Amino acid sequence: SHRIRVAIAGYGNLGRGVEAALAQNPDMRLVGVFSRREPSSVKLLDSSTPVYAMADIEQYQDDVDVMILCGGSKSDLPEQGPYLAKFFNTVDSFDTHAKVPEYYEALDQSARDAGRVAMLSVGWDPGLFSLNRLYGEAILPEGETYTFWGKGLSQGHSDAVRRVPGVQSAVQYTLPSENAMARVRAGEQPELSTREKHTRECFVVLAEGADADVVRESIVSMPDYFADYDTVVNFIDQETFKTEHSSMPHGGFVIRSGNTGVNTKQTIEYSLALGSNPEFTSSVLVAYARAVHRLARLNDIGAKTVFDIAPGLLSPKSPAQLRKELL
Ligand SMILES: NC(=O)C1=CN([C@@H]2O[C@H](COP(=O)(O)OP(=O)(O)OC[C@H]3O[C@@H](n4cnc5c(N)ncnc54)[C@H](OP(=O)(O)O)[C@@H]3O)[C@@H](O)[C@H]2O)C=CC1
Ligand SMILES: N[C@@H](C[C@H]1CC(C(=O)O)=NO1)C(=O)O
Repeated sequence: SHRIRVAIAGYGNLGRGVEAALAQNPDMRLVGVFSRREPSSVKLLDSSTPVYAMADIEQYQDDVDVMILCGGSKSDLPEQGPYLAKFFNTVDSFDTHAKVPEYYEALDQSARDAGRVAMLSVGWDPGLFSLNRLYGEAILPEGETYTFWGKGLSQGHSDAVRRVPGVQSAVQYTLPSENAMARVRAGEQPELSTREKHTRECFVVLAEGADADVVRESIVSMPDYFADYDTVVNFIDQETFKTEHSSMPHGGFVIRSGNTGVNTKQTIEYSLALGSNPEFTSSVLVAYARAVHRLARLNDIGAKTVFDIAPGLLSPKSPAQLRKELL
């Protein structure tokens, strides 16, 4: 059977990560990258792969089995997702949790009208952590679920800060509360507000002439991203930014602390330790691109989340091989 033809829409940290991840999956091949920038200015890891202008993307709908959308969730995907789902089977990492229901409906409309598949919110959170929150509740109905991230770089929050007028460069680190994590691990099943679990810290390089107080206020009050957290904003120069904030480690864990029987303590913990947040997220996107291709061939169309995907569809191994090797 032919290799799955994959393309990338939007070439940033995620786009680069998808390019690298595809090279690790021999049943797939990268047929092209689409960018809103001048194609000749976009430098890929493998310069032999063509870069096309986003404006021309509709012309390639018959050359691509799955389009992996690597735009920012704050302002790229809300427009690109529903649009591209009309022409391609798509996968994206949409992570503005508060807006998932409306984004799902928009994708579902486009995908069903086109007879295609559109997978949203694939990655680790949302994505693999979402699956583990579901497993925890379904398996241990009596209990509490906790999600902690970091200390590490959130790409969604960093992208959101980069979109603030007056910001030239920016990264955002998420810091989990040590006290909150200790209480959860001790099995206390505490009630914890959003603010009690994490704080956020940004490092920003201001654009020429921008007002630091105005930029800080725009960040700390930003709905869905910062408003519910205590956030520190540090202003640094470009040189410091480049030397001190170029790596993107992250990680975290999902804990289900529950009880069975009369009062038997049970704990499920799933954790990630990521040397590169974008490269890991991209590896998840590529595995789900395989599932999207298979669902499209089965004509199982419309919007899908990780909750809708049988795990076997992710694997290049046949069901018989999986039963033999991994069960
Ligand atoms: N679900 C999950 O677990 C995760 C989700 N994510 C999501 O992935 C999204 C993308 O993250 P990330 O790749 O870090 O975002 P980037 O800021 O690196 O890229 C976003 C877009 O910006 C454009 N761009 C990239 N580099 C440049 C540049 N040098 N100059 C001008 N434009 C540029 C690209 O579009 P173009 O090529 O068209 O110019 C790109 O698609 C995040 O917003 C987040 O929501 C990330 C990690 C985990
Ligand atoms: N979507 C996140 C992935 C994880 C990280 C995170 C956070 O630090 O707030 N929330 O979810 C990202 O863009 O990195």
